[in-house]
Amino acid sequence: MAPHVALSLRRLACALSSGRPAPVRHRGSGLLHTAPAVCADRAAPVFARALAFGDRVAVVDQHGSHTYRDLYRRSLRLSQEICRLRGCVGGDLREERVAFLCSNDVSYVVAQWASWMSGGIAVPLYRKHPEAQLEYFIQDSRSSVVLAGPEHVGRLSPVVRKLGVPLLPLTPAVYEGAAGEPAEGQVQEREWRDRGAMLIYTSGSTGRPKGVLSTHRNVAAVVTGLVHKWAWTKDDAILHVLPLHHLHGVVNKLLCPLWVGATCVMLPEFSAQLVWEKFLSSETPRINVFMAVPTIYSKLMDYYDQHFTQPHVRDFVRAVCEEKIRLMVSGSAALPLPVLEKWKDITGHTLLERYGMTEVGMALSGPLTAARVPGSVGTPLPGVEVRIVSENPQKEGCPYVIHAEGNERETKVTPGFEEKEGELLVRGPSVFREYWDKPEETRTSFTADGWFKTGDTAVFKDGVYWIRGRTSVDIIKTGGYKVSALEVERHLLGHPSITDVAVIGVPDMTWGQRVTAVVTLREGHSLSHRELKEWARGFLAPYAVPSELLLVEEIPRNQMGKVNKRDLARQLYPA
Ligand SMILES: Nc1ncnc2c1ncn2[C@@H]1O[C@H](COP(=O)(O)OP(=O)(O)OP(=O)(O)O)[C@@H](O)[C@H]1O
Repeated sequence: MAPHVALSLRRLACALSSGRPAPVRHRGSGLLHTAPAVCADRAAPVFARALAFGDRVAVVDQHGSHTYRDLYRRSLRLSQEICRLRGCVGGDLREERVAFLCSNDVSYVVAQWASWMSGGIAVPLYRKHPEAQLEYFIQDSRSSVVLAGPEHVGRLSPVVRKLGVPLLPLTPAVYEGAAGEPAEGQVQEREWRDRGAMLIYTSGSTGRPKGVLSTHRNVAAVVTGLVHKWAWTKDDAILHVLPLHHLHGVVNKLLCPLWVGATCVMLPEFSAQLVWEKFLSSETPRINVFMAVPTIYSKLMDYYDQHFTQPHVRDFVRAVCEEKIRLMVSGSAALPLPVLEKWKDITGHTLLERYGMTEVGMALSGPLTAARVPGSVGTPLPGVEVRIVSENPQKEGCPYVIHAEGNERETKVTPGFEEKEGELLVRGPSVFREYWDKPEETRTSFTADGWFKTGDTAVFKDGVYWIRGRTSVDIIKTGGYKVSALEVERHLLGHPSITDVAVIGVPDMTWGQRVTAVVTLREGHSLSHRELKEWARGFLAPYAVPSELLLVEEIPRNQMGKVNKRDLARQLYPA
């Protein structure tokens, strides 16, 4: 191995040995859980594996194809520039934050790897964020340097000038440089495990966005869990269409393929036409894995309805998708059943649904090969422990369902508790280290024995988990009943005139809260509240049938297809 490669063969062997966590038993809480063996090197960042994949194609973007070796060398060079700029001792930024704004292409990967190679914490910024928000992220994270992809220098310059933070512009060489040239210098040997890796900001539905700090061990735990559960291999090629400032885009769609030596085909942004072209094209790499949020699947289906109208074209689409794609995943928001069913009709694929959160990584997933239960999010990913509590989890004897997956699966259900709703708690190596600069929020988001309180309501039924929604906004308390807004939305989307829906709980003198459906209609259609109620009674319990219908032009959603229900309620019912 070339002398500039600082990783020893032993470290590399350990890192490459397997994506599988080896089961180890421990008896921490008196229950028998299984947990992954801790191999410190498995927490090493993804770049540490890159040279082993050498000339394999890592990324394909609008600039061309980029090998693992290209990525490694360009990143190393940039990390040296960062260190020079910061004057860092021994080539280690010691967890200084490195913010970067890059397009969805290879420059993003180089900026991320360079931040890690120089010992910094990566803070990805998003090009669609307004300047005030970019300013907030840079300032709140106390980033000591800001990297800007060639297209974003102009936008960031006034922001960093105002904040007095140095800007390091990436040159166009980030798209093509370094091939064949020897990389000079080396990446320092480090203990990566508990070192901060990424600061990702929450969407801020409850106040200003909080920075969620995950360590390299956290990131590696999510990646290896997914690699194992979804059987990633170096022969896979994923089509990447999501923003890169959320876990879904960063970890599931980018770091997983790069971990195993596979190829990530990156589109600058989502385009239904381009996605269909890539699915149906016979060019290499042939896309065989796809992941998206439910809204994207809806948009792909709209395009299909408009453009693939002839029966032989539809047969072709289905045949190609069935033949060449091995895995299609949905996550980040609840997958409406009509979307799941229609997508299956079109492509032959039952979408695999999974549940995750910035703070816990990916926690639950449907099975890869066994039959998937529509509407459920499956069981815990390797190494993840989950628990559902119906009351204060600190309280002794509090009823629970507990489930851990490892070599041996364990589910403990307090008698009579199965099928009871409660808060979902998560524990394990994928759970984040802290809310940046917010020790009090960090402390109160965990139970005394280390379970993270997700704030989501869930239920364990028929051997799988079901997400009922955010407890604060999706669990509507009406006349003594608890109604899951997600459940109502799933059904309403099956109405032939409804194109989009958000169900919210509105304060009500008589009922506590009333179930209000905010709806957009198909062009040329009309729907009265009476008609909706009559139709909905066929599917929903009487107390869950919306007692109010609001027709709107559009329901605002963020880049991940999520509705901020607090904002929506405020907009519709100004105080
Ligand atoms: N499959 C799902 N079904 C229902 N809700 C989901 C699902 N996946 C995620 N969520 C919701 O999204 C929240 C996490 O949002 P966050 O912005 O932290 O996501 P993220 O970091 O991008 O990860 P993810 O892609 O899983 O949403 C969860 O707490 C839950 O309310």
